[in-house]
Order: sequence, then C-alpha cells, then structure tokens
Amino acid sequence: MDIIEDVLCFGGRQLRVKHTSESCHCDMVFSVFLPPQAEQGKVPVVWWLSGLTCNDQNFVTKAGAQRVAAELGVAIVAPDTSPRGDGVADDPDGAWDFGLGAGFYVNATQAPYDRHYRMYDYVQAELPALLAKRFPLDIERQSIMGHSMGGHGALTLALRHPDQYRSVSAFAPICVPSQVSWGQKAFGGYFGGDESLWLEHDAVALIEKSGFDKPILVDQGAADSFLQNQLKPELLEQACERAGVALTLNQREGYDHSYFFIASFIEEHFRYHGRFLSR
Ligand SMILES: N[C@@H](CCC(=O)N[C@@H](CS)C(=O)NCC(=O)O)C(=O)O
Repeated sequence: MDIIEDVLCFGGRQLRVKHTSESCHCDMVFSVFLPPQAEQGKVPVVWWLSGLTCNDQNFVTKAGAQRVAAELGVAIVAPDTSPRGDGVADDPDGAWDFGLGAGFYVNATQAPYDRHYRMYDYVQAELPALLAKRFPLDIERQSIMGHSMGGHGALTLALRHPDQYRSVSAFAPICVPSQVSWGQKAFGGYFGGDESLWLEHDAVALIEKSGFDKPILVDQGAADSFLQNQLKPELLEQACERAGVALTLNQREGYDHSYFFIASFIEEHFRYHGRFLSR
C-alpha cells in the first residue's frame, strides 16, 4: 500500500492511496480524508460512492466536504468506480456508461468482466478491512452515501447490509437500474440474462422484497437532465411508501446533476450521517 498524496486540508489529511486489490485483481487507487480528530483516536467513516465517468478524485476536489467532515470528526473514503489498468476489459465501443469508470458496485459473473469487475466485494469487504488495519478508523461506525450510479451503490449496499451501515443517503441515485437503460446495459453486461441477480442490485426491488428498517435521505435536482430516463426517484418514493420505509426526498428546484448540486447540499448530508455516527 502506497500513500501517493498527502495534503493538509481543514486541519485534516487528504490522502490518496494506491494498493493491489485482491477482489479486483489489479492495482486500485482510493482517497481517504482523515479529520484532525484522527490524530487523537479512531474516527467513524462515511463512504462516498461516485457516479459514471468518475474516479476517486471528483468528490475530493469538487464537493467541498472536508470542512464539515473536519468539524464533525468523520473520515471520508472515496473509492474508484471500476477496476482499471492493462488487461481490464472495457466497453467494446469505449462508451462512458459501461466498463471503465462504470463498475456499478457489483460482482460481475460474465466474461470478460468477471475477473476484475468485483466492486461490490471491494467496497463492502476488502476496503473496510484494509482501512481498519492501516488507518485510525472505527470500522464499527460506517455510513454510506453516493451520487447517481454511486447513489445506486450506496442504497443497495445499505439495503443488503443493514448491520454494516448506520445510515444511508444519496444524491440523484439510479433508483431502479433494472428498468432504465444505464442499468440494463450494465447488468446485461456484468450479469447476463439472469434477472434474479439484477433484482438483488436494484434498490426498488430490494425494498419491495424485504423492506428496510432505517430511514433513507435522498436529494434530487429538479433540473437534472437524467431525472426522467435514468433516475426515477418517484419509483423509490412509491416503493418506500408501500413498504413503510421512512424516505426523505428533497426535490431541489433548478439544480442539475453536477457536483455544483452536490456541493450545495453536502453539508446537510454529513450532518445527517454525523447524528448516526456519534456514539
Ligand atoms: N458522460 C457524460 C455525463 C456523465 C456524468 O454526468 N457523470 C456524473 C456522474 S453520473 C459525474 O459525476 N461526472 C463527473 C463530474 O462531474 O466531475 C458527460 O461526461 O457529459
């Protein structure tokens, strides 16, 4: 494991780390922000899962979350969005919505993606274990959030591991991947035609099947160009209503899909998670 960047930020350390991933069978880079409180003892962790085309840096450089994380004393871990490197299969046409930068936080079962595209295991199991060993993090206190494809990742991981994550939130999540073209392309490529696997990674299907005993916080820009075709928060809202899940869906007039939207509301999400993460 190599620390390839170490920069002071709001009294904490913004690190970039390169390591060889056992899950993904390749070198991976992730970012971790350690708040000043990490000098004194272990701090809780908020996971940030990014969207299509991102790597570990988009959130770190654009969301402006370090100030509130430093105040609250929480670490932020931002993984990459896919495996990378020579020999990692990409979309056959080099498209931006599948393959590199678009791992969808699943373990692929279909060749040629099944060897490296194991982002689910990487985020849910491998990284927490590595982080607990190498950094002053209290891995018993984790919360998870993400954007777009990463919002899908955050919701599905939290729904499938309710004991691992104390709270979950999302910005503009892909709520029903099995019913929209981004998700259908990804799941078709990573899982093939086995629809039962698709539904295990679909937030709405998971809520319909098993409910959820925690609240969910979602912010959605009303001027997001992907809102109607790819994100469909209204289906999440209906599923939560039917299942009795406490969803707070903040519709933000005029905001788009970008990090300008995320930066505008990130503090609220951190304060929300902070309440679940304080002892
Ligand atoms: N690929 C399209 C859109 C991709 C996109 O909007 N990606 C979102 C996540 S779904 C993102 O966070 N992009 C990186 C950024 O804004 O820093 C483009 O680049 O125009």
